[in-house]
Amino acid sequence: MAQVLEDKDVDTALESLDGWSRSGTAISRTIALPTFPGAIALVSAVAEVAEERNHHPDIDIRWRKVTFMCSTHSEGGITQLDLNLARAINDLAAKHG
Ligand SMILES: C[C@H](O)[C@H](O)[C@H]1CNC2=NC(N)=NC(=O)C2=N1
Repeated sequence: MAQVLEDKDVDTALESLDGWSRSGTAISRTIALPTFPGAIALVSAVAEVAEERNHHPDIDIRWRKVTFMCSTHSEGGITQLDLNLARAINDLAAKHG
């Protein structure tokens, strides 16, 4: 199972994860889409990837702003699974932006 990462390793990884920052025991990013359906389309695309990986973000949807929060709940912190999911979310956001 993935281990909780050292703070310094998370900080290094965040340098190459555009828009993501530490939020307690998670990393998060808020993305603004052009429309509410566009926000839901991005959420749906992320849901597919999360389901494939069996690693799911917490998601807050407010009109066309979506906040993704990634943490490995079973480990109580940030693991490589979260960094990988954040990168996948950025790739999907680039397609949906
Ligand atoms: C039973 C299932 O494999 C687990 O509950 C998975 C599901 N998705 C998950 N997602 C996240 N972010 N953290 C987990 O610990 C986790 N565990």
